Amino acid sequence: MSENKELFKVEKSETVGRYAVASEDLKPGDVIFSETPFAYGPKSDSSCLCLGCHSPVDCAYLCSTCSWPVCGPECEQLKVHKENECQVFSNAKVKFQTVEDPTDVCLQYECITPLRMLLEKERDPKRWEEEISIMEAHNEERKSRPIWEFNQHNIVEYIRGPCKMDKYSEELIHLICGILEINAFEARTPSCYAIRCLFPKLAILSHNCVSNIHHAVDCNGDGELKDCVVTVRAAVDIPKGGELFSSYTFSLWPTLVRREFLRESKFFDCTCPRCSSPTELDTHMSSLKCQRCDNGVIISTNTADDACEWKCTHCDYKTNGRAVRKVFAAIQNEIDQVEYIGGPQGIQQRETIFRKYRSVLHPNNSYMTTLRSALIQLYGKTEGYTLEDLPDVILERKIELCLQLMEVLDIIEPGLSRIRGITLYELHGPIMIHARHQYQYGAINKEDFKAKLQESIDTLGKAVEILKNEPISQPEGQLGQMALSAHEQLKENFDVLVDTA
Ligand SMILES: C[S@@+](CC[C@H](N)C(=O)[O-])C[C@H]1O[C@@H](n2cnc3c(N)ncnc32)[C@H](O)[C@@H]1O
Repeated sequence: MSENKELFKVEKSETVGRYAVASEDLKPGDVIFSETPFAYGPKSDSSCLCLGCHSPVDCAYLCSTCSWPVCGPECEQLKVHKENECQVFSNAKVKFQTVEDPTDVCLQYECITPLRMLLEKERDPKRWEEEISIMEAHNEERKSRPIWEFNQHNIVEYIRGPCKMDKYSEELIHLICGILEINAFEARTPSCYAIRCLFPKLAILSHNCVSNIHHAVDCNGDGELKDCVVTVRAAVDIPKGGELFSSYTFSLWPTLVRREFLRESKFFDCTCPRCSSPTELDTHMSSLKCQRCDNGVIISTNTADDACEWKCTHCDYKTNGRAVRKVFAAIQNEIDQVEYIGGPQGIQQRETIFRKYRSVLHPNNSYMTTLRSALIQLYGKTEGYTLEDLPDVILERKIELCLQLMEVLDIIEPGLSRIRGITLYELHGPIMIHARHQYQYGAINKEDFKAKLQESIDTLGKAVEILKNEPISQPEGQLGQMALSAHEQLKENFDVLVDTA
């Protein structure tokens, strides 16, 4: 395989428009392409952030040229701000209006990324013409949605009016808004703040609820396009001619929720194998337990119709998709209420919701899986719940949660997926500590202890294989570095660990 050769080609179909296929057999980890964004900046509904490095700000410091919020003198010099909206705002004397709470959504930021797109179009007309102007914007459908009026008021009229940029037509600005909404990907700044980036090649990939690629954005916050590069790798084996798929939704959501999101925001009905499977490829992420009989699970009778009948697999109990959607919304709401609660209270509240729905939902249902994923992050890291503090029963709980999550992830996030890497990392620690306790109490012999220790090291090794692809600018990349050195040390000190246990 030659260096820097792109390993995909673009094809077209009536149903999806452009899409990408592998031009060679690909192995997990093969780099398919990397690219810089055409533009990047605040997402829609952003709160106040620095227009240089995109970290949240309290709006106390304003750029000395345009008077919009930045962190300080260094950030106001960053190219992404200085050569974009800073010039427009200072020429047109558009001042930032003071806000009461900088952490609230600030509509003044809606225009920033579209404005950067317009300016980049001037600077790089060739790339605009060849890679951006041909993107899907779904403007015909979007015209009848509330978002159109919202954009008209907050972006189109703002740019053409106060920003004095009426040389850009309303149509062009709406096209840019549509292109961003349909094609932009989220990235995180080093301060972990979510921004959006328009990557022209990545945006060609069609959606599938089981992606076969892994993409990682190395966003350094240095204010240059080249400092925000995406690298796309094969996550699994992909044969030559096989389609490349990214996922536009959260993989832990159930089918009804994923399909609704894709219909509302990307304007298509997903018919991928996962959406077309009543059992979600046997994961049962959408299934409920039957309350009428002991063994049945309730599943959809027609995955192409979100309002269809849902039936028990064992008895004659029936309900419908609308009722199931309501149940899911209520549970999601309960989970959202505890989203920001950490510490022992966060653990207890999630375990309470988990217990509450254990008799209602299939053990692998999306919401049980979501709770598992959150609990895994809390057990072993919270005060009073650090790995060394955990009694065996809780170590066993963490191991069980990780293994159950992995069972689902192996199907919906196969191969080199970030969440698999993180879960494997979380699994290796409790396996090791639990085995040490067991050995110390005499519950297992030396050979069994050595086997468990090896299992923990191998699990960590698998985590390293995945997380080594994450950029160091991101928390997962830093975790990958930590995992790598821990893996090296554990391998080196295996005998000492056994002798001193
Ligand atoms: C990010 S773009 C993908 C590139 C697009 N096909 C093009 O020609 O520019 C997303 C749009 O592609 C189409 N699309 C992507 N995946 C699809 C799928 N699985 N089924 C149907 N349409 C899909 C939809 O129109 C969607 O809004």
